[in-house]
Amino acid sequence: MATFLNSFLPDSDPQSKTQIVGKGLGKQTTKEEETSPFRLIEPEDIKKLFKPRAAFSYKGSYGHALIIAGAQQTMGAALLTSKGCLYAGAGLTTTSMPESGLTALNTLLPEVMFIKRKALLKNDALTKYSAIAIGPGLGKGAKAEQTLAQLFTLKRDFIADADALNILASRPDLLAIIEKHSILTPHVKEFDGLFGKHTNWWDRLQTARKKAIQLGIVIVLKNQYTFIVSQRGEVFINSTGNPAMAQGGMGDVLTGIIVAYVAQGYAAKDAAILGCYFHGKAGDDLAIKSFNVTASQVAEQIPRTIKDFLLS
Ligand SMILES: NC(=O)C1=CN([C@@H]2O[C@H](COP(=O)(O)OP(=O)(O)OC[C@H]3O[C@@H](n4cnc5c(N)ncnc54)[C@H](O)[C@@H]3O)[C@@H](O)[C@H]2O)[C@@H](O)CC1
Ligand SMILES: Nc1ncnc2c1ncn2[C@@H]1O[C@H](COP(=O)(O)OP(=O)(O)O)[C@@H](O)[C@H]1O
Repeated sequence: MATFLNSFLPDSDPQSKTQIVGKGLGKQTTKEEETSPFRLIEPEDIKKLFKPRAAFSYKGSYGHALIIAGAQQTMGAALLTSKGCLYAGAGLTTTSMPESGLTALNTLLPEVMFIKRKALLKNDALTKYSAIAIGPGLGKGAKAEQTLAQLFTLKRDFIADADALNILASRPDLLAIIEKHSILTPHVKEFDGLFGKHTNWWDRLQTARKKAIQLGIVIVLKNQYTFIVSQRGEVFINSTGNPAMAQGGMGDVLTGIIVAYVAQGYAAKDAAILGCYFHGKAGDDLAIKSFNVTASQVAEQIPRTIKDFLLS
């Protein structure tokens, strides 16, 4: 039986009721499914995409992720992003947060290293990092905007979330020079801030496809069903996750997981698909025995969820 797009949207409109969603990322059984840009991610797709840990591998085999996050009032966002990255298996994680958060970082996540904000802007400072995430709890003030603007001139692809998206919304000049293969992870309000107000999800998805193609980036449009929009305008629908996860900091952990996968060598689209799938699946596994789940719990659950998933 055919599946239609409206099943994955919180609102209804005439077009999405007629849009067929293909099952899985591979070859489809009907012509309508094959030509549809909408695909539902299946567990088999994840099993094909996900690479096992290789014999004789070491920390250098799994990349070095850099996280630029946190401000005085939102230091927790930097910690949660770092935690997501650590638990999703980056070989090394370095976090650039205000120095006043250093004791908390060393106490809670001693595996994670620290770098001062100013040090990031020195010549070639970013070259040793295989993936960079920016934005959770960064703040929207002049200092945060200046950091983002300076980093954008360094011609690196970024995973941009939260306040980085809010800053980009007011700086279309920066958005216009975003490096190809960057990943934006907006929730609905951040998306509309970036690309204009939309009155329904069908229109929002059309804009996401247009912008992802135009800028050559991946857009992760977060919701109960998250849409991962590729540089070619394909829309991959993630169906893991549940309302027990509706708590602050959950998106920060997702950003940490995605940067960990980019650091491990996955292409932007694949890192986003794997990240959303395991983030939601970890929440689903926890929700079996828990009414609500915290962002920290989701991060800690990731390695167990992956192990169980690979054995299933
Ligand atoms: N422990 C921490 O330090 C935390 C820091 N956080 C950070 O704090 C900063 C600001 O967070 P705010 O909560 O002020 O801003 P948000 O951008 O999360 O929210 C702005 C507004 O949008 C609404 N909104 C968000 N998602 C929505 C959805 N799916 N549907 C409808 N409305 C939605 C919110 O209710 C709010 O009114 C961000 O950088 C964020 O990363 C948060 O992640 C929470 C935890
Ligand atoms: N009802 C839900 N079902 C599935 N996933 C959810 C639900 N509520 C929240 N999430 C997930 O939690 C994350 C919330 O991200 P975001 O809004 O950026 O939170 P924050 O800014 O607090 O970190 C997204 O990945 C979203 O898909």
